[in-house]
Amino acid sequence: MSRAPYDAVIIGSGQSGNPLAKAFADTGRKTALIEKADIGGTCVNWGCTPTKTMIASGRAAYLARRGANYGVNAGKNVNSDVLVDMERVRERKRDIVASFSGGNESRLLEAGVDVLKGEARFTGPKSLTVRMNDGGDKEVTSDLIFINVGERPSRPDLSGIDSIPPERVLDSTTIMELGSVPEHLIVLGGGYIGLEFGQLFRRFGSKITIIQRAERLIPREDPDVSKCMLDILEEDGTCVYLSSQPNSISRTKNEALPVSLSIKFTDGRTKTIEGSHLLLAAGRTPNTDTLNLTAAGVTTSPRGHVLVHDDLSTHVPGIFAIGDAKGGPAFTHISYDDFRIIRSNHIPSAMSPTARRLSTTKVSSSRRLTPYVIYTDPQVGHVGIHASDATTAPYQNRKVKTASMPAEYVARGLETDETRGMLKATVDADTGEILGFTAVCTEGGELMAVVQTAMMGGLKYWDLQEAVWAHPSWAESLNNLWASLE
Ligand SMILES: Cc1cc2nc3c(=O)[nH]c(=O)nc-3n(C[C@H](O)[C@H](O)[C@H](O)COP(=O)(O)OP(=O)(O)OC[C@H]3O[C@@H](n4cnc5c(N)ncnc54)[C@H](O)[C@@H]3O)c2cc1C
Ligand SMILES: NC(=O)c1ccc[n+]([C@@H]2O[C@H](COP(=O)([O-])OP(=O)(O)OC[C@H]3O[C@@H](n4cnc5c(N)ncnc54)[C@H](O)[C@@H]3O)[C@@H](O)[C@H]2O)c1
Repeated sequence: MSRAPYDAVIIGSGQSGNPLAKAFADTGRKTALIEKADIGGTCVNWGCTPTKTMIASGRAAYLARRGANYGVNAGKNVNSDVLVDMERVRERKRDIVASFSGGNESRLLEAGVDVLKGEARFTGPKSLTVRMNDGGDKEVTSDLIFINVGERPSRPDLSGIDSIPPERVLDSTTIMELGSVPEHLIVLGGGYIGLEFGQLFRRFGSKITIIQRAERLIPREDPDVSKCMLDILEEDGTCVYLSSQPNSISRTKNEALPVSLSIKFTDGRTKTIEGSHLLLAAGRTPNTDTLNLTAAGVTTSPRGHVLVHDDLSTHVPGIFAIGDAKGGPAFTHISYDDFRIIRSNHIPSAMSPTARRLSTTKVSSSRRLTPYVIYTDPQVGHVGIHASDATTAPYQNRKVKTASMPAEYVARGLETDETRGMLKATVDADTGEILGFTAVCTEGGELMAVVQTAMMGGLKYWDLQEAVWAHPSWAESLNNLWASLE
């Protein structure tokens, strides 16, 4: 067993681990990054990059089918459905992933990071053993260790699941490797992953049934936003069962539709659905269970997220957790912002002069505004609070009001025949402060970012109401949205 003392060790090549390793190495620290699978982690290999690449193919199929709405007919295929070449869709996805992942690895190596390909486990608060992928163990020690191990798809304990051919039980990673379009995809979970893949494969031509345990889809959103997305999915032919969850699963004798899923509703009703494939999209599990955290004295929540302070330190000196492994909003941009926090507090010399000017001496996660986008079509872009948060502290004594309007009121939506969706804002009616904003519309993420920028700059809602926006743009709707303040 070889030994190597490092100034900093990062476990996991996630969205904070990569830039952090590079920043330590760039400032002359001896740095190791340990990764058991692919460099770039979830976002690049099995998350944002491949899904958004495939979602672009889904939108092409959607628009091809709708050509006639715009007066554009596709020659002989006018009355026939579009043909989706899943092998070509997959190849396009693989090419983009390979280019992004390769770029990440070369940047680390150029910076002088020791990239150790293997699985890490703690042996003490300052030591790890790495089971190397090419054989053998390596012991690694450091006074600074960063846990950036992310999460993996949860596998619900479902009676009978082992009777189903394994290639018919999919998760968010394996579904992107399909070489043909499933006949009937049953989606377990009506959150981000369930909706993005459910709509995508509907557009590719699958029959889709979504089983959602909660009484609403995307239940972190306001009820009217959940309902808006439900209506859109149902209009496109997706079958959604709310307040329902699996009872058991068994294999049918039908080779094409081997999955028989029995579900029960909260009111006691039951139903059996037969499908070709099952997609498990019911949440993600932190990859902390194999780290032997007890050897280091690091504690976790009951779900397995590492407990951290606002500066991302654990209560063990020198050990930090960053990205999804620490719980909280699980997004790439939040993980990347965790890198900024660590950089400001531990390697200020790696910051540009501008970044240094903007950062306070002790940066923490408590002051961050969290934007996100669900990449359905229309997208759901959101920032700040939800209207339903306004009844609780610290908002309950403020004069909080909401404004909303359907996307079909927006000229840009009408002109492009993309009228499905809604816009919604939550404001303090006395001070004009914008507290939260949701855009369900084509490029809802970009429109949300316009309002996010206004919030960052402290603009009031009336500044947006009176602003000159280019016509015809989605942003122009920010002139009219406030008319409905209630
Ligand atoms: C299908 C899907 C789509 C998504 N789309 C979006 C999106 O559009 N926008 C968005 O913001 N977020 C999206 N996310 C979430 C986003 O991908 C994650 O929030 C982000 O990647 C988290 O990064 P991280 O830094 O926590 O670690 P990760 O990127 O998860 O990386 C952790 C790494 O640690 C490695 N690892 C784990 N254990 C060990 C060990 N013991 N030893 C060595 N290595 C180990 C893993 O192999 C992995 O590579 C999506 C996620 C999924 C699954
Ligand atoms: N566009 C994006 O930014 C994006 C895209 C994909 C994933 N992500 C991240 O990944 C995380 C995980 O996504 P996810 O969709 O797996 O989780 P999620 O928590 O968003 O949704 C899971 C859903 O499954 C339902 N559910 C749980 N157990 C169930 C059961 N037994 N039967 C039926 N329904 C059940 C829950 O009610 C929940 O609404 C997200 O929270 C998000 O942070 C982000």
